[in-house]
Order: sequence, then C-alpha cells, then structure tokens
Amino acid sequence: MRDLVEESGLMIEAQGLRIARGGQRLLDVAHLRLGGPGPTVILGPNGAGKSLLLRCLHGLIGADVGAVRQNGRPLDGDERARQAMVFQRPVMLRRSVAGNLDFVLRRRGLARRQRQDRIADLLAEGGLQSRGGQSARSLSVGEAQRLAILRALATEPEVLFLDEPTSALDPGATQAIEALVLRASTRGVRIVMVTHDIGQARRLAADVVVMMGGQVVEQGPAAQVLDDPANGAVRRFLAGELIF
Ligand SMILES: Nc1ncnc2c1ncn2[C@@H]1O[C@H](COP(=O)(O)OP(=O)(O)OP(=O)(O)O)[C@@H](O)[C@H]1O
Repeated sequence: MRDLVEESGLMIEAQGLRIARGGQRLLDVAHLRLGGPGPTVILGPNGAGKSLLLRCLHGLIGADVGAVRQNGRPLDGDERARQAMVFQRPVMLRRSVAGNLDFVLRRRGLARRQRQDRIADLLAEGGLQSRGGQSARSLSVGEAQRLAILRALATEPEVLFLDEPTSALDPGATQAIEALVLRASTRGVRIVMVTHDIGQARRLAADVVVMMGGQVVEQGPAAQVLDDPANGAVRRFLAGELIF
C-alpha cells in the first residue's frame, strides 16, 4: 500500500479505535492514516460505521479505546480548530445567508470590512451571489448544503470532513457540491468525505477507504481500490451487489 503520509503536511492517524454499544461492535479500526494531497472518500454500505469514524476523527465522539492523532499530536482544541465538518443535514442559523457566514468570520475576529470582502468571495465561490440577503432557512436543500460548506471553509480549515453532503440532492445540485469540494481540495484543504455513492467516489477520490461492519476492509489509491480491490466483499459491493 502506498504510504500516504509523505505527500502532505497534514496527517490524521487513528489507532485501535473501538466503539461498542449493547454488546455490539460498531467501530473497530486497527490503524488508519489519512494524509494524501487529494480527497479521501470513505465508502461503504449503510451502517458500516462511516459516520462514527468521521465523528471520531473530528473529535465529536470519543472511542471506548484507541486514539486519533493529528500531525502526531492528540486531537486537542488546537488541533480540532484546524478541522471543520459538514453534516448530511446542516442546520442554518436563523439569519440571512450572508449572516451565517458573518457569524463565523466574526468569531475569527475579522474586522467589518474584511468580513464583507470575504463574504462576497465566499458567496461567489458557492454561486450564491444573489442570495446574500435571503433567509438561510429558505434556501433549497442544495443551496443550503453549499452554504454549509462555505461556512465551514470560512473557518479556513486545513481539513474538511463531509458526511454524505449530497445524499439528498439531484445530479445538478450534486455536481455543484462536488465542484466546490474539488476546488477546495485544489487550494490545499484536506478533504475527507463519506459517501455510499460509488460513482461519487470515482469522480472525487484520490484515495478510498472502504468500511464494512465497523472495520476498514480496504484502503489505498482510488484506482487500485475501485478497480482492483483485494477484498471479496468489497468487489461485490463495488459491482452493485446488495451487501449488508
Ligand atoms: N449512539 C449510538 N448508539 C448505538 N448505536 C449507534 C450509535 N451511533 C451509531 N450507532 C450504530 O452504529 C452503526 C454504524 O452507524 P454509522 O452511522 O456510522 O453508519 P454509516 O456507515 O454512516 O451508515 P449510513 O450510510 O446509513 O449513514 C449503525 O448500526 C448505527 O445504528
């Protein structure tokens, strides 16, 4: 397997992560390193543990045992501040579209003029130039997801976790999100994205992690994992068989 660490400044590493509830193993990840320059896509069927893993990597939930390290350091406040996360169904603040971005920029301590410039840039980046004054809660689902990503990008994260950001979207809205994510990746934001859409993994991923039954069953460069997986269950999943 290619060593992903050498290619990027930022490396996230999970070691011996285990979560069990009611005697059932939900997550059991022996070792995972995320550090390549392009997007990493975490792929797998429903209930595979993809969201749990993402939440652990972002420090939202702690594993029963095991640890997440970023750049060799425990995931403390300073390290977490370098991360942002966008959820499947983002919650918008009860403010305008611009107000949602302004909220984040204020917390970063930007002066009014700087905030205005940055908001204009972000709205243009997300194709929401004409929506700045509109209530964020009145946006379409696709527009709201774009705003959620812009709001995350407004924190200037080094790593952006995305949990199935296009699962409720049609192809056009999905394309707009994927373009936004790829531009962020090109600018150097480390993308780690969960999906169960194999086509999306093919379109976006530089590296792929496949999860099943709470475990990482395959990981590596996208072409290798998607076209020539070693694991039989992964082969069947990628071939479109119903895996559960
Ligand atoms: N707080 C919890 N308590 C008990 N079980 C949980 C909890 N959170 C998640 N689970 C269970 O852990 C398993 C993995 O859930 P997870 O949401 O990570 O799956 P997933 O791969 O993201 O699936 P999907 O694609 O459907 O979102 C599921 O069986 C889920 O019911």
